[in-house]
Amino acid sequence: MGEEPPGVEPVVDSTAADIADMRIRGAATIADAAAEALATQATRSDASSPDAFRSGMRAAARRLYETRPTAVSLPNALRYVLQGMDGETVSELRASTVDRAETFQRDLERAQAQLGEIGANRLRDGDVVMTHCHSTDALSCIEAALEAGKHVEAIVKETRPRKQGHITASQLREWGVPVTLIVDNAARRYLDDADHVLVGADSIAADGSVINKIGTSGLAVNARERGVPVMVAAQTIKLHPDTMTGHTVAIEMREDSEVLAPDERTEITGLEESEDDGLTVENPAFDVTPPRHVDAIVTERGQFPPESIVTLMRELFGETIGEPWET
Ligand SMILES: O=C(COP(=O)(O)O)[C@H](O)[C@H](O)COP(=O)(O)O
Repeated sequence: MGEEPPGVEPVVDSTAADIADMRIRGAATIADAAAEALATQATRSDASSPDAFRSGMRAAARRLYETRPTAVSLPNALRYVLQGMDGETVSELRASTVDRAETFQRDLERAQAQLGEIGANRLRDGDVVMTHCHSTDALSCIEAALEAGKHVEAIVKETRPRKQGHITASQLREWGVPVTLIVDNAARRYLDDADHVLVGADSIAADGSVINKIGTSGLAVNARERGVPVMVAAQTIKLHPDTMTGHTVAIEMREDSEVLAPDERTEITGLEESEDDGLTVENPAFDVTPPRHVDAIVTERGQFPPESIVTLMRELFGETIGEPWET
């Protein structure tokens, strides 16, 4: 754990470290944890003036913001909470911030349940769903289908290098869903047995591109070729406002040790880790699936063809200007 900036509570620093190291992971869960950390910052702040309180909140938001770059749910959460910070005194500011963070967390949970109901309508009794990574939004669709009495089976991609498919498989087994776990490279073969590809999203761009766990785009291309519809479950907190003005979404590059352990590296190169061994490992955590390979984006506001998602983005975000933690 690093040294927290002045005015930032240790719990913010530990949440930030947990997000960066993926002990807290997945776009919705990250947003929820960030809002919780801001609420704790507000509660525990010993600021003696409104200005000091505000500056502590901004520093806390910055610390959380700088952890992982791809899931827009994180800046969307931070912006939402900071914009609700209101009052003339420290205690008023504290109360409004905590209240706003709680509202955010409640809305997040409600949105996920609502999109689950909508996504479940796309699933018929007896359908087989292929999943990639672990997405709580995607799982919410399956949960709602099960609650509606439908029988659903799943083909779960392992999702190298971090194997988040295991988390998906574990959740589905807890719900009694029959699961076939496959390695990522087997996806095309098993698409013939699938009725849907169902994934989540870390960000959705204004042109309807879906940014999600690395491997999503290849899966979507194969699914299109096999005629299997691709459904993306994503609450509106995943819509990326900056993409309306031409910005692109940063793709996180993670440590090469997630792909290749030091002893495996030595085995390949015959050299010690510290030596320049001429071996480069690339580990992008996410990729971009173009809208033409996506059939539907399911949000709590209904399902959208990817090309029309920009209408919803304009409605929700209007003109966005700067970030509250940058002022
Ligand atoms: O790509 C991932 C997680 O990546 P990582 O494991 O690197 O965080 C998930 O599909 C999205 O975040 C959506 O998840 P959710 O629907 O839970 O928001």
